[in-house]
Amino acid sequence: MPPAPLDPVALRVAARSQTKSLGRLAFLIRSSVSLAWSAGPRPLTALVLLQVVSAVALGLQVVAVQRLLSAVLAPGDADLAATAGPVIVLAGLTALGAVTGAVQTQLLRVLGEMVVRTMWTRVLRVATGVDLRHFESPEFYDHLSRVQGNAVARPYQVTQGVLSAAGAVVAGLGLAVALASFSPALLALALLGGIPLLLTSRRESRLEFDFSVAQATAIRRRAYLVLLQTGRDEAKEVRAFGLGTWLSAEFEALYEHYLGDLRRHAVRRGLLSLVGQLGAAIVLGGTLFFLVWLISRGAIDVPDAGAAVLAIRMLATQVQSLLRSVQLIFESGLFLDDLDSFLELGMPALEQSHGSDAPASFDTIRVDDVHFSYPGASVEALRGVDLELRAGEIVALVGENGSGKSTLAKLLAGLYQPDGGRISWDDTDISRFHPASLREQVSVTFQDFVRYALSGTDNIAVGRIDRPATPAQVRAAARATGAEGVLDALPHGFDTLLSRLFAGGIDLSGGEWQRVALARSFFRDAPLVILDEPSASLDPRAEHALFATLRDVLAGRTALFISHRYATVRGADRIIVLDAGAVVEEGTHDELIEAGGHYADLYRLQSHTDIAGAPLAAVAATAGGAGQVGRTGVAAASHRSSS
Ligand SMILES: Nc1ncnc2c1ncn2[C@@H]1O[C@H](COP(=O)(O)OP(=O)(O)OP(=O)(O)O)[C@@H](O)[C@H]1O
Repeated sequence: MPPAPLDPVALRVAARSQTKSLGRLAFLIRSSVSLAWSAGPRPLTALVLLQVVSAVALGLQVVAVQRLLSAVLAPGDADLAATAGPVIVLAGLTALGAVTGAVQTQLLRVLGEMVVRTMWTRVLRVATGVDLRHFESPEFYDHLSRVQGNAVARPYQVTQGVLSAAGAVVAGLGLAVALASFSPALLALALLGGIPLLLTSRRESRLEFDFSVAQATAIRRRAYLVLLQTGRDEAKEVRAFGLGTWLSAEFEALYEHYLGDLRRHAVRRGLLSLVGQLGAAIVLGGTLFFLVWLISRGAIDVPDAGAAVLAIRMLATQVQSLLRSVQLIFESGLFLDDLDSFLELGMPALEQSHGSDAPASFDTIRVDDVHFSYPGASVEALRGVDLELRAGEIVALVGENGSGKSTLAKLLAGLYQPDGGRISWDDTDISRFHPASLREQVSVTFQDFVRYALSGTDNIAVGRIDRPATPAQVRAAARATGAEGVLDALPHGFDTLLSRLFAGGIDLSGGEWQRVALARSFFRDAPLVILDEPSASLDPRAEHALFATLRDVLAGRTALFISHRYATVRGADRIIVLDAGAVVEEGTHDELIEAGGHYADLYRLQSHTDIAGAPLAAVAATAGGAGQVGRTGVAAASHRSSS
């Protein structure tokens, strides 16, 4: 299934069309709180309680100040004893506020990590479960990068926003009651101060999301440049080709561009925030002038006025805090939509959980008129492929670079679905099988197999991760590919860590790694074994040993192997020749040589390749050239391999 289009412009438009309705606010709060609850119910409960405590403490401070001022300003000599109570209460409330604040900070930190862990688990489940086609799409990588860099932490931020909004509401209510008791008009004015902030915060949220969408590709590019300059595998080539300075200049230029964009974004956001704060300050000033006017008219006495000033100041802070929280919730909401749409990519994989289990064996696998194109490719990689694999056969798949061999292997392994035609196991279309159950019955070793930073044993045992591996089984698989001797010779034998990334690890040579990867494949013990260029890195002795024992090792399992080494191909039961995405020949080695077609051509070329120039002449001749040697021959050869 093709990836959902994730056009950044469409995303921005979708984000803009989201209204800031109360319904949406309620939805965002509900979903984030339920997520926080499922991630960490205890810290969440403690945080809510502490929020209420600190809000009540704030309201009580106004009452204490009013009592203190009344005692200090009482007619006659100041009664110091009467001030002691409010002073002690004020000091106690301040200390309480500080303590709850400190505890809340730590609790929020813990809860934040718990929520982020939950989100990572969901995101990684999608990343490892989505159809492989997504990994061909740059939009998918942009989406993944936005989710990794931003959206994963957003549910936590919404939870944080909800908690501080709830605290602001509780504290604000207490302060509002106190202020209204002095003058309801004062309360109305104090609340008015929130309106400018409300208006500007809306625009700020959109700016932030637009910036994040616009920067996703550049940020990913930057991360790639970092990898090129820091990756272990890349380090050799970067030095050998002297790319360090050039890569660093590219990185600088990209960062410079980003910083320019960031500065413009920060100025725009800062200006908006300034406008909102100025508006709020003007309203606050007006409120205080109104209070002074009330005092001058004797409508409010001095202790009440003092307490009212404090209440107005505190209420303004709470209103700001409430609006900031609501802004944070809405702003995060845009990212949460983005996160949701990413998580939905995993839905098709879940829907495919229906389907029957693939059988543990087959008599025949048939590929009928299979077509396949990679996303965005203008040319089909497979154009009506027909073939048959019979149980117990060893079949070789050959053809020039780009003829579709690896693609066909991926389709047979159930990693991609054909665009047209069908692949069936004993007349059952494999699309009817649960994809995971089909993959369980196939063992594939890719050209670019993974070199896990794990022990030798684990590097083989991951071939069948759902089955406990006994040392004897692992050793038997290693023996079949010549990996046993390699691993035994390491400092800790099979337990040696095969990576230089971590202390105590060692690395293997390319051919040694290939033996380990093949052992992984044999350990999987599946009825269909697919080997994509299994001996490309093996020395002649190891290659000979692998193929000399292959039939015994397979023990009746069916094998399809892809190879450019015709000396190994000739021993296969059958050879299938692909050219430009279609099967052009099929038969035994002798039959194909006899036929004198494409296979015979390729075989002859390989058998007569030497440095003296013969292959160029031969290639030029195959490509329809006049048999000239030299640059013309090279041009003809490269033209042919890229066609
Ligand atoms: N991930 C991809 N996205 C787009 N096109 C691809 C992708 N992988 C392969 N192709 C294209 O599909 C065609 C078949 O590629 P495939 O890897 O199957 O060839 P192959 O026969 O295995 O080649 P080789 O002998 O070089 O390994 C080629 O034209 C290739 O450019």
